[in-house]
Order: sequence, then C-alpha cells, then structure tokens
Amino acid sequence: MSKTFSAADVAKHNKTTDLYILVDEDVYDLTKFQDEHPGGKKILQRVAGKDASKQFWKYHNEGILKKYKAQLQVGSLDTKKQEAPPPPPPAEAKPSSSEKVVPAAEPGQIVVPVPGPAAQQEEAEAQDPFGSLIPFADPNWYHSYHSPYYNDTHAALRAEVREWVESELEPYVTEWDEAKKVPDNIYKQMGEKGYLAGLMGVHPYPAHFTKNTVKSVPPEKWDLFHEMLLTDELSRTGSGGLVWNLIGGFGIGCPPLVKFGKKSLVNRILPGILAGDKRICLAITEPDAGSDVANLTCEAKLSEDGKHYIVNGEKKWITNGIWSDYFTTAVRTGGEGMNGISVLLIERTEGVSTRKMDCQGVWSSGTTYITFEDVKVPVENLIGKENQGFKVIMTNFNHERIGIIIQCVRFSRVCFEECVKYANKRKTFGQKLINHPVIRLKLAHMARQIEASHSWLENLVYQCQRMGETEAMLRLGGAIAGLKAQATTTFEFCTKEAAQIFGGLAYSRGGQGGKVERLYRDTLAYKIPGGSEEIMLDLSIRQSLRVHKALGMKL
Ligand code: HEM
Repeated sequence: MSKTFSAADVAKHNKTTDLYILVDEDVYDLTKFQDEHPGGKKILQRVAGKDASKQFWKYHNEGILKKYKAQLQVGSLDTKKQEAPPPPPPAEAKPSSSEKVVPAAEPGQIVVPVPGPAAQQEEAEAQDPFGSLIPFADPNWYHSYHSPYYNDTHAALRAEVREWVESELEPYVTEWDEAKKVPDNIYKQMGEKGYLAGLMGVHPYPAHFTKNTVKSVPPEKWDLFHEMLLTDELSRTGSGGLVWNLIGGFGIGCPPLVKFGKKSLVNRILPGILAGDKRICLAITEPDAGSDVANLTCEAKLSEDGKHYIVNGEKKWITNGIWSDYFTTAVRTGGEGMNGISVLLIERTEGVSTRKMDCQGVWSSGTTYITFEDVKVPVENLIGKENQGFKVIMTNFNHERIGIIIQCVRFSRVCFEECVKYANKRKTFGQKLINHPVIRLKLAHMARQIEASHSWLENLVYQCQRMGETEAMLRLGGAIAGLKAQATTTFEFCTKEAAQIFGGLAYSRGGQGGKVERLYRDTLAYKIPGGSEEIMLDLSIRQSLRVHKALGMKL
C-alpha cells in the first residue's frame, strides 16, 4: 500500500485487464472491482490509467473511499505530500486535585454532582475548532464559539466518539440498515467503551456497576452534556435505525430499573446489561394504547402464593424487543386508569414471544410485536410500587424525549451538511447549486430552525442537570414536550428540503443522497413515538400553565 508511483507508471495500467486510476493522488487498482462497480465498468475503463479525481467526486461522497480504500488502494503518487500524522488519541482526562470529587452512588441510589471550581473555570474557555467547520453542520461550540456548557472533557469525548463513528460505523451503516440488523459486536463495544453506563440520565456515572468506564471522561465528571454529545455524535451516521439499535431500547428501558428497581434485582442484572452482554427494552405501547398510556390492558395478576405475577397481553412497536433479554413492561395490576398501572421487569422466559415488524423507517432498530402468555414474573421484579407505575413511566418520558430531540436536531444537521457539500459540487444551468438563491433560501430555513432548536435543547439539558430528577419531571415536562415538537418538525422540514435539493438522488436508495433518503423515511419514527407531535404541542401549553399557576402566575 505504501508503494509510490509516477504518473507515467500509472498511465501504463490502462487496460481492462490491468486498470489503475488516480483519485486525489492515490492509486487504486480497479481491475477486479470494475465488474462489481455499481456505476458500471465502461465508465471506469474510460479513465483507466488517468487522474479520475474530478469524475470520482462528482458521483460519490467521502464515505466510499473510507469503505473501499483498504481493499483497492495500491499506493500514492510520488508527488503527493506526506500526510500529517493522525492526531494523538484523546487524552484520558484525570480529575485535578483542586476539584471537588463527588463520591460514587451506592447501588440503586442517585447522587446529584456538584461541579468543582476547576470545572467551572474550564467552562469559560472556547474549545479548539473541530470537524468540517461547515457553518450549522455542527453545534457552534465546535466552531470555537464560547459556551458555558462544555469543557475539556466534552471536547475529549467528542474526539473519542467521532473517531469510532467515522472509522467503524459510518462506512457500514447503509449495509446494516438494508440488512435490518447491526452486528452484535457493535452493541458489545457500546458496553466495552463504557457508553451504555453513560446513557441513562444518571450522573455522575454509575461506575460501581461496570468495569468499563469511558476512556476520555472520569466517571465523577460525567454530566448530562456528555450524554447529550454521545447521542449527538452517534446520530451523525444519519440512521435512526442504527441509533435506536444501539440506544433505543437501552436508553429508555434501563433507567427505570436503575432508578426504581430493587437493589437485589439491579445488582443481579445491571452489570450484564452495562457490559453489553444482555439487552433490555421498554414495553409500554400496545395495539390499542399509545400516547394514551393510562388505557393499557396488558394484565399482571398476583399468584395465589403471592410470589409471582402472571402476565398476559400484547405490546406493539417495541424497539429492540426482538433481541432483548429483559422487557421493562407497563402492566395493569389494578383497576382502570393511571392508578392501576405497575412496571415489571419481565425476563425472556416461557410464554414470551417476539416477532419483528416491518416499518417505514428505522430499519435496523428491530421494531417488535410481543406477546406475553401466562408469563411467570417474580414479585422481586416489580419496578417502583404496585399500582404506582405511572410515576415511573412519567419520570422516564423526559429522558426519552430529550434523546429524541438530540437525534432530530443532529439528523437535521446531517441533512444540512449533505446539502451544503452537494450544492458546492453539483452544477445545473451552468451554475453550482449553491449559487442559486432558491437553494440558499432552503438552506437558510433549515439552519435557523436547527440553531433555535439546539439552543433550547442546551438550555433544557442544563435545567435537567441542575434541578434533579423530581423537580425536572414536575417543572420541565411542558417545555420538553414543546421542544420535542419543535425538533420533529425541524427534522421533517430538513429532510423534505434536502430531498428537493438532492432531487432523484434522494429518491433512490444508497449513493450520494442515501442519508437523506433514509432520514426522510425515518421521520415518522420520531414524530409519533414518545408522544405524538400533536399531543406534545398540547401538553407543552397545558403542563406549562399548570406549573406556572403553582409558581404564582398572574393572569
Ligand atoms: C475507487 C474507485 C471507485 C469506487 C470504490 C466506486 C464505488 C462506487 C459505489 C459503491 C457506487 C454506488 C453508489 C454509492 O454508494 O455512492 C458507485 C456509483 C457510481 N460510480 Fe463509482 N466508484 C469508483 C470510481 C468511479 C469513477 C472513477 C467514476 C467515473 C469515472 C465512477 C462513476 C460512478 C457512477 C456514475 C456511479 C453511479 C452514481 C449514481 O447512481 O448516481 N466511479 N461507485
């Protein structure tokens, strides 16, 4: 691979039986690949032995080279400048001695962190520029804007996650989405890298349940902005399916267990989950109960000896259900309405059946139909108190919705970024797309919605960070619901506008418009679950008025 060629050497490989091309001064041997080239072999034969950079970039984006480089590159031109060595891996940030370190929580108990004085000082510094520097394609602290929310540990985590996403996830995302399955070892890596433990809305990091902690952030420094940026960077893959595969079941199924589960239950099953060996999901929605949670009918009856619940019922649209070992399940243990609901941790045992559902989007997320038939569940597996499960579910909603918002905002940025890159190379009517005002207008409407959503998001994450669980649940539900609607409408708007900019390329699957086409199909998976857009908008006003009345609102 490290071989060097002169242009004249490359020019000799100009036959169908010996076909080299140059792209950006790197030499590729396409002799065998030409037959499987999706764009056809004739088009490659026409540039055999030549510099095909211009043609290459016209038809592909950078993901293609990442995927095929190792297989096809045989060397570089002798004129090519040595590439700068890769940046050193993110340093393992160590707690400074001047900082206040909060002791780790006991199992099943949550401690609210207090940032130390050094952390507060760090927050004031703008971080070094990071990423493509395309405006609005990343949050503006990536562009050295000042921000009170991020310090060196956030920058280190950002570099760590991006490196993993770009090298090991992004090149394969389309393949996995089409196969409707992500290889198991990717989820396992989420555990090994310590990311699963950081995604539960619990801070500081519950390090005592796992030997795998995040490399670039000491557990006691972990905050909700680390969690936010982890989800954000994973979402750069532009696949709701991938993100939901990795965190869609865990991120909403595990927090109720950690926050409300009995110590013995948590101690027994959490380590296996955080290691990435066992999978968990949240099973609330039923064929006839969605946003109207209080109406659910899956029943759990206490056995005569009082040792088990016997569960019967159906759950529908359950993310990750097909691969899950544990189901955090809402069941009816009492009378009608919200006061008859409990939450049970059901293990995959006799009587639990799962079947994959075919859906419009988020293909690799494993959307599942579940039936429970006389499933015996030990009473030890009750999460929270009997008939008080509604509180557990409500507490979970803010965390779930914030996760959805983070993904929608980043997916909107992905659409924007793809459009800016494409509009700077694609020409129509003798002009690059970016030179047409109508295209810039579309980009401007995307950017203003993205940035407004992101600023509101940061503000609400900061409130969650400072308020603690119960106060956040009581006070922020309205605003978070409003922001969820804002984020899903922004996401839908951006996919629609991006599809218009990409034209036919966003209508066919894969290729340059591949991310936009996929995200377009994924939008409903964000607009409907976690509370539909309509319910969110209504709740945002109802709930905010109720809270502000309690605060002393004067009308
Ligand atoms: C390292 C060399 C190359 C590799 C690995 C490669 C790979 C691919 C792949 C995977 C696709 C499917 C669409 C996508 O995923 O983007 C594709 C499509 C295509 N390629 Fe290439 N290609 C190479 C070089 C070239 C060159 C030099 C040309 C032109 C001279 C070319 C022209 C095309 C065309 C026209 C398409 C169809 C685009 C469309 O469907 O809109 N490719 N190529």
